[in-house]
Amino acid sequence: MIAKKVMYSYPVYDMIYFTEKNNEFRKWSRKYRERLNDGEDDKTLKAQVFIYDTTLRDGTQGEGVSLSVDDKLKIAKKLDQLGVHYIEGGWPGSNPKDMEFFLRAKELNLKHAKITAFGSTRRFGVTAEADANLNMIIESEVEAVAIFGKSWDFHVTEALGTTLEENLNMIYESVRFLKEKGLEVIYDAEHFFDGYKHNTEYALETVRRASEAGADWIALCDTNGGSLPYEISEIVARVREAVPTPIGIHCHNDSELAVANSLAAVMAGATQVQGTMNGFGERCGNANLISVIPNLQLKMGYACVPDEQLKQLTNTSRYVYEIANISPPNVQAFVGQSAFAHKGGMHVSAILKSADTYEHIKPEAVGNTRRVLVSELSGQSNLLFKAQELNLELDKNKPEGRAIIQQVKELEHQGYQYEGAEASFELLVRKGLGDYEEVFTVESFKVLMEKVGEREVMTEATVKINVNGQIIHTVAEGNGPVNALDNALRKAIETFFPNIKEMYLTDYKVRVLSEQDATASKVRVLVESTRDGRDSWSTVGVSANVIEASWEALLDSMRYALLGRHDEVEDLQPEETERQGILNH
Ligand SMILES: CC(=O)SCCNC(=O)CCNC(=O)[C@H](O)C(C)(C)COP(=O)(O)OP(=O)(O)OC[C@H]1O[C@@H](n2cnc3c(N)ncnc32)[C@H](O)[C@@H]1OP(=O)(O)O
Ligand SMILES: CC(=O)C(=O)O
Repeated sequence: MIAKKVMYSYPVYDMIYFTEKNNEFRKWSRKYRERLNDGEDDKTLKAQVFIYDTTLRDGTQGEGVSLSVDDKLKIAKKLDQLGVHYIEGGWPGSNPKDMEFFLRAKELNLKHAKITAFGSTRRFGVTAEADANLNMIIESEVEAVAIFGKSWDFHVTEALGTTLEENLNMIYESVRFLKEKGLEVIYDAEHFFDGYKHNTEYALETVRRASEAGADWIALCDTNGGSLPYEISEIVARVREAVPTPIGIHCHNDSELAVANSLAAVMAGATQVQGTMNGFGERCGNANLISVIPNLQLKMGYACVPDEQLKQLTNTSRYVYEIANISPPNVQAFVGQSAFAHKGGMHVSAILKSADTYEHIKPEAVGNTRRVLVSELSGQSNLLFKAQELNLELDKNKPEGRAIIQQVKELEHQGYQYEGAEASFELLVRKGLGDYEEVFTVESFKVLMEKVGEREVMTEATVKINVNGQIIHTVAEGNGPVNALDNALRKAIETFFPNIKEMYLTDYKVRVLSEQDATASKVRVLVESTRDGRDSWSTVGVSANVIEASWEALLDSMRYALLGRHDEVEDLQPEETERQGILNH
C-alpha cells in the first residue's frame, strides 16, 4: 500500500525543452534550464510535455460516441491544427473502419501530429511474427504505434489466462517486433497503478522488459481510474528511477481525478500525457485534454501546444462535440459557455474593475469569451457591462439604470428569465433608456381550433396590428396555435419588410412555473430565432395561458429582428394590400 503523503516537489529530470527562439525541441538538463532562465540567454525555454490524443480510439469507447471514417478524418485535421503531437486513430485489428481511417489519413498531410495505431501485445502461444493484430498494425502503414500489455499479475492469470513469465515474453517480443519494423513504439502499461499496488516488483518488471525491448515511451495507465494524485506522483517517480525510457500517463476519470492525476504525473516527471477531447472515453471517460493542456501550459509553465494555437482550444472542443453530435455542457471548464459567465452583481462589479478578481485565466488565452448574465441577482454593474456590449450610453449614477434593474427583478419574480433571453433583455433596456421606437403595435389576436370527426385538427389565427397608423389584419393556418400565430404575424409584417421571411424559429421551450397549479399554472416560453442559421437571438414570454406566453415571446423576437428599422415603413398602396389578401380597415 502506498503511504498517504502528499509530495509536491519532485526533481525535474533531464527532459526535452521547447524554445520559441528557433521553434525547436532540445534535450537539456534541469541544471542547464535553470542557468538559462536565470541568465540572459533564452527566456522562452519551457519543458515540453507531449500531447497524445486518443479521442479517435479510447474516446470512441465512450457510451454514445460513434464516429464515421469521415468524422475521424475531420477531427484528426482539427487536432493537428491545435498542435497535439500524437493522434491515436484506432485499432487496425479491431474493424475495417479503423483500417480505412489509417489508409486515408495519409492523405491528410498533417503538419505537426503523428498518426498512431493501437493494439495489444501478441496473443499467448503465438509468435509476434504470426500475430494477426500486430501484422495489421504494420499493414496500417503508420510510423508510430501504441501497444498495451498487462502489468497486473491478477489480470495476467485471470483475464489472459497465462503465466507471469509468458506475459513478460509477450511484452518484450511484441515491442521488439515493432521496433524491428522501424516504428516508434509507445508501450501502454495497462492497469499499471493497480498492478504496482498489488505486486510492485512484477509491475516494474513488465515495464523494464518493454524498455529493454526498445520502447520509445512507457505510458503508465490508471485503467480503472481509481488512483489518487499522491499515489500517481509517488509511483511515477519510482518508475522514473527504474527505467531510463521517457514516461507517459494515461488516466481514466472514474474518481473524477483524471486531469488532476495527469498533472501529478507530470510533476513527477512524466513527459507525455494521453487523453481525449472533452474527456470522452470508456465508462466515465479519459483525462480531458481540453483541461490538461491549459493547466500545464498557463499555470505550470510547461510547453504543450504553441500559445497562438492554444487560442483554438474552445473552437476545437466545440467542433468535436458537433461532429460527435453531443451537446456541449455549458459548465465545462475553460471552454464552456459558462466558463467565464458572471452572474452575481458583486462579481460583475469587481470584474469591471479588474477581470482577474473572478477569473483564473484570461478567457482569450483559450479562445473563450467573457459574458455577463442579467437576472434578479444583478446590480448596476451587470447593466453597465451589457450597455457597453450593446453600445448604449448608460450613466451608473442616473435613475434610468436603477429603474431597469428594478424592473428586471420584478419581472423575474413574476417568472421571466432574462439570462436565457438576451434579446428580450435588450428590448427592455432600450425601452428603459428611451432608445426604442415601436415598428408595430398589436390591436388584437385570435386563435380558432376545430376538430370534426376523424379529420385533422384545423388551427387558424387572426392577427390585427397597427403599423404607422395602418391597420393590417391577417389570417393564417398552422399545424398548431403557435405556428398559426407565427404565420399570421409574419404575413402582416412581410407586407412592410419582405426579408422577414428569412427569419425562422430554431427552438421553442415551455417551462411550467408552479407545478402545484397543474393546468392553471403559469408557464414561461423561451423562443430562439435566427435569420441565417448562425446568428440567433432568444426571447421570453410568461403567462398562465401558454398561447399568450408564446405570443409574447414571438412578438419580442419579431421586434428584435426589426430593431432600428422604424424609418423604413412606407404607406401601403391599395393594390398591394389587395394582392396580398390583407384586410386593411
Ligand atoms: C484498456 C483498454 O481500453 S484496451 C482497448 C479496449 N478496446 C477494445 O476492446 C475495442 C476493440 N476491440 C475489438 O475489436 C475486439 O475485442 C478484438 C478484435 C481486439 C478482439 O476480439 P476477439 O478476438 O473476439 O476477443 P475478445 O474481445 O472476446 O477478447 C479479448 C482477447 O484478447 C486477449 N487480450 C487482452 N489483453 C491482451 C493483451 N494485452 N495482450 C494479448 N492478448 C490480450 C484476452 O485474453 C482475450 O483473449 P481470449 O479470447 O483468448 O480470452
Ligand atoms: C490502454 C488503455 O486504454 C488503458 O489502459 O486504459
